Amino acid sequence: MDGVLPEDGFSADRLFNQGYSYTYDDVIFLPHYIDFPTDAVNLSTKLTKNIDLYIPCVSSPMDTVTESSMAVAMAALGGIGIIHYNNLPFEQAALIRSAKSRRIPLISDPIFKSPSDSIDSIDEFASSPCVFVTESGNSKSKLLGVVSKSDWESLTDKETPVSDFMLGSPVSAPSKYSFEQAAAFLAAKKLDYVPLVREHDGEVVDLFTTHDVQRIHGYPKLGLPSLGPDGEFMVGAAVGTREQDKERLEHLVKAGANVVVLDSSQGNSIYQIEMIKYVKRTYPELDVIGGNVVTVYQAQNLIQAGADALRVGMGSGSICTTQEVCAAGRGQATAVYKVSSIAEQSGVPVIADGGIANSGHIVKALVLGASTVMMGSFLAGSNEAPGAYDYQDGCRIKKYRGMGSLEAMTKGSDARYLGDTSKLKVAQGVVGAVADKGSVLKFIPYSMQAVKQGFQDLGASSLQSAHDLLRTKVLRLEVRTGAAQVEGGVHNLVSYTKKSF
Ligand SMILES: NC(=O)C1=CN([C@@H]2O[C@H](COP(=O)(O)OP(=O)(O)OC[C@H]3O[C@@H](n4cnc5c(N)ncnc54)[C@H](O)[C@@H]3O)[C@@H](O)[C@H]2O)C=CC1
Ligand SMILES: O=c1[nH]c(=O)c2[nH+]cn([C@@H]3O[C@H](COP(=O)(O)O)[C@@H](O)[C@H]3O)c2[nH]1
Ligand SMILES: [K+]
Repeated sequence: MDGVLPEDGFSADRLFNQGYSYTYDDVIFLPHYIDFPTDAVNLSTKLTKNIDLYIPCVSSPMDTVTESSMAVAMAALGGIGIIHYNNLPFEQAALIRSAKSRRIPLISDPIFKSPSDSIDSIDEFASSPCVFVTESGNSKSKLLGVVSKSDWESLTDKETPVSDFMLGSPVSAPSKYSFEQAAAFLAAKKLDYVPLVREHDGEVVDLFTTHDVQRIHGYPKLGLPSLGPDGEFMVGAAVGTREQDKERLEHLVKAGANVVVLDSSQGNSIYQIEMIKYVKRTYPELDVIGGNVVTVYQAQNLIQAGADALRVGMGSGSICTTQEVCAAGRGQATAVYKVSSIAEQSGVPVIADGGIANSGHIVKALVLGASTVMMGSFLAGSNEAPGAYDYQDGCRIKKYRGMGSLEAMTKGSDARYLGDTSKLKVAQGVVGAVADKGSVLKFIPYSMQAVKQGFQDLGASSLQSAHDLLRTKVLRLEVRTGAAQVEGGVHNLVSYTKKSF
């Protein structure tokens, strides 16, 4: 066939310069050419200029998303969690320390007693198979013994102090054991559970059980964990831009935070620019993530100030009302593309923050230029998110709230601003709930497999290759009309069930 091929689709450059603010759902990539298998797709990436990740996933610094359990699981998967700062500085530091003292991607809740305590009811065991007895009755002193639930149940006099019937000098394993090492230890010693004890101070860090071994073996195989130079799990932390946040920052650095996120909805401010410079001056080894930004101009200012990565998104989050309340923001697909275009020139990675509802959105964010995605609602219904499950209309749910919701601000202003109640509070977020999703250790690997399939369809075997295909206009896009979006979803069925994996 002679002649020039007819033009097919738009380049990103042309599509995103038409004066429209596009969301992920508005746009669709045209498939390209496949010359490699799905498993050849490499999703390893950069969080910041100096931090590499095995998978492009970051959990949001929100008090219903990231505390120690989420941070541990995200690091074990090869991503990273950012611990929120809606708490007192010492509390945030304790969450970082707790996450960094683990090697196993789960955190149990061991129960402690002192030798003179008794156990009055079976409820005191909660879901634990045992109770640990320490000098002080909490984790922070020497382990003296252990009481198993079955031993307590066979006891006739339940008022006896635990020292009378506990099993003394219990076997323990070092807390630095990896999952494989701890599982092998349980098997070799034929134990049902073992306390994991930190070697340097004897603190009981966790309880590890055969049930945990079975659970983790049931999940897809973990990739390479995110470990810092200290060999511990990498953990990030959020911090504000107020004067008192400098003191908080000192706590975070002492606790071992590997990276800090300056957590603002509109990051292009004199306050943030000064804070970025302060962080780089005071802790030159610490990477700082600036944001949030959605425009080239905002991005340029933070890059110039020294940001090691940019967090992109304003009003795109599932719990966000910023665009309604403040009339500022941008469609997330446009924001990610525009900011990535300028950030790439300075080698500054972009985190696409907010609006991720499915694996297709992750593909879109990454191909449009982001190096990682930050997720709130996508992770909030998991076992690893803070808070207990509840039931609503027969559905198992977890609470999920915006950090700019009245509820979160009321809790936080006491902790963050030392009881600053003088200001009028206007919410920029809501309090809601999300459905139970099980463990991130299970659904993130499946989501990453789906992302790899998306990359394969586009002929991109890595993030760099996707970014190159987009910039060189090889990869084409189109805007989906309302009808095209309906057609792209499930339609015209009387009923259906959707099970993704
Ligand atoms: N990504 C998004 O679209 C949005 C996110 N959020 C989340 O809600 C939380 C709160 O966000 P923001 O209200 O933007 O928090 P923020 O603490 O950055 O800003 C609150 C107010 O304090 C001011 N401020 C900050 N530093 C200051 C200083 N040193 N001196 C004087 N004034 C200063 C800011 O200009 C702003 O008016 C964050 O967790 C954020 O991520 C909230 C709204 C939108
Ligand atoms: O307008 C807002 N009001 C809020 O109260 C709020 N809280 C969090 N965020 C931002 O939303 C992101 C999470 O969004 P998703 O649930 O869509 O993942 C987060 O990562 C934040 O960027 C907020 N935005
Ligand atoms: K929104």
